[in-house]
Amino acid sequence: MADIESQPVAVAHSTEHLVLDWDNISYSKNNSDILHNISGRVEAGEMLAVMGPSGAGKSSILDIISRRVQPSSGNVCVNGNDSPNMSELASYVEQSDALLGVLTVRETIQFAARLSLDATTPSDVIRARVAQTISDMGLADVTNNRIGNPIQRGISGGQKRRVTIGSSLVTLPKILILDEPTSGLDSRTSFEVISAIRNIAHERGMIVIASIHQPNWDTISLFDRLLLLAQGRTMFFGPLNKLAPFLDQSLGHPVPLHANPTDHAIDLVNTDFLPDTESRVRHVTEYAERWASWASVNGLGPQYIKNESDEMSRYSQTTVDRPSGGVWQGVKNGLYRTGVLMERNAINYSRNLLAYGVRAGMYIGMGVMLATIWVNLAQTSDKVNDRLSVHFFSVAFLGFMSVAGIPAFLEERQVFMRERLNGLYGPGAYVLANSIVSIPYLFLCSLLFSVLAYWSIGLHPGAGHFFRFLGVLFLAVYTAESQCMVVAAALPIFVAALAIASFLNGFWMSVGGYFIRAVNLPRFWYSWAHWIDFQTYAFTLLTYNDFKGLVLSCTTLADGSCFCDFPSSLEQCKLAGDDVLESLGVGGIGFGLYAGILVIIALVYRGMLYAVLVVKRR
Ligand SMILES: Nc1ncnc2c1ncn2[C@@H]1O[C@H](COP(=O)(O)OP(=O)(O)OP(=O)(O)O)[C@@H](O)[C@H]1O
Repeated sequence: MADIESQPVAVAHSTEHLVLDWDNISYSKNNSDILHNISGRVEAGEMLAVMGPSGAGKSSILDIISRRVQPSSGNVCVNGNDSPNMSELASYVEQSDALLGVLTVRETIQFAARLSLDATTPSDVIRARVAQTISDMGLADVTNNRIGNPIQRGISGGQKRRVTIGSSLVTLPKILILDEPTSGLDSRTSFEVISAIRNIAHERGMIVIASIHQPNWDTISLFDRLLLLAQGRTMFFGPLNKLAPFLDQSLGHPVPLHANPTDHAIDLVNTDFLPDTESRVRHVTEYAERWASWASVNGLGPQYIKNESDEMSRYSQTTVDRPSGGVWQGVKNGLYRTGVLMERNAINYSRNLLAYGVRAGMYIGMGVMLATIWVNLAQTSDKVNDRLSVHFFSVAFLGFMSVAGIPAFLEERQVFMRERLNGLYGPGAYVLANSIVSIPYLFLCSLLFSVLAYWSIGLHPGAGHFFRFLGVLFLAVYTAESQCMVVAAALPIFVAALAIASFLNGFWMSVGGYFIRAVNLPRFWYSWAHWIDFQTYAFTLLTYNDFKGLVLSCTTLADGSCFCDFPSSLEQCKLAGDDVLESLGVGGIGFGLYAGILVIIALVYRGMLYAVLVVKRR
């Protein structure tokens, strides 16, 4: 059994002495009281374990300390400042591991390091820090292994946990908050990981707060203080070596020989199996009162938590946020992070066979399908509707297939949320990087489809027409993709996002002017929906590109007369493509204007994506 006497903390490289305290925190949600008057304090270089039975409020207090959740009452202060910028100061390791499956262990930790550093940090410094973190987390054997995804098995669950912790540690936060860091780890690995965190905490003066489930005594002994909760109330707060005396002297339950004191304490405060609510509340209230009176008699009451008020005033109002370095430095770092994110996205796109390879395959399949079903369309007036359906199909169905990108976006979104809440970068850098990196991929998909379909179908001959077709199709696919991302950003549940994005695509198809000519749409839909529909512009542009300047043959009937499917201005049983455009009511459109509107709609969706990500914090 390790020595549980509290040891002086050596803070070797700390530049500023942080004191984090929380005072009388209460928190209610949906009419249920989750936390009652929780106070505590932890200083630079110290480690605090938060323990308690399931549902005790451990995650809730961590959320409040990290300022991700606002308490109903009470304050969280850093060096006396009651509105510290925790996303700058703290890194939060959540219970779930949000990682990109196609990256290797080293890449994951390396990107986290690069995203947290200045643009000027030398690469050998980054490499050394990443190597040290990998070694601290015991991941040296799997450095080059991929994290893994549904089609490619990767590292184990416990290794993923350590990659997540390493991704936070490598950013050298001043406060590290961990929710269940040891879940999925065996006892030896738990001990090594917490030891490594403790060494860094002591070396760098980092504050560590971790909720922890059933650690063995060697591991829990690595912590300096313990906060024990039950039903949102404090059952114990102080140095670990005071726990056993409290259980014995105040509760009358000495720790049995060879038992783990924290296991014993949790058993004592666990009320889950008491017969009714009244006895559960009575039990916890009584223990909370016993703790309060024992704590004040033994010097662990409010005065211990506040710890010499003159010390506090010495630190009060000390600036602890990172220096901003001015506007120019901010812009430089923002651009640097955007570049790093672009690099990471590009790797994700190129390796994520499930999300991107399968989707590219679907575009190829669509191209082959159109090329073989609408094969070699004659330039005749009776094929005008077949041509129109090619344009409609290309825009609507290629756009529709953007829903296949939702799962990959949701994976990326989770990583973004974690990194953003930990202050690595903001929605601007993320949206910019994503908007740029998706261009080549979506262009390639549009190109594959166009090359396969355009010539086989026999659309308007000439390279210029082909490239305009490709350009419009790319804009349509890009806009549809942007729309899907807005939906999935706002509603990050796959099935729900899929349903809404599909509904929107169906709606845009209905008002785009193909099934019902635009002029025949009911006024209500025509007056707004038709004009904000990206498919309106894309379909019209493809139609215009195909028919403008084309001459089609009409049908010569048995009696020698001529039948054209559209009113014709030409002699000799011919139909001008321009006549078709006039009949459709789009003869006078400006190609550049419509293409410009399509670009604007895509940019509006990207702006909406940014706005949604600014507002959504989870
Ligand atoms: N948004 C919410 N609305 C209603 N109740 C909530 C909400 N969030 C948490 N709770 C309740 O608050 C209590 C504490 O939850 P919390 O997740 O903080 O517990 P925990 O100690 O971390 O549990 P576990 O160890 O099982 O993860 C639980 O009873 C939970 O059901």
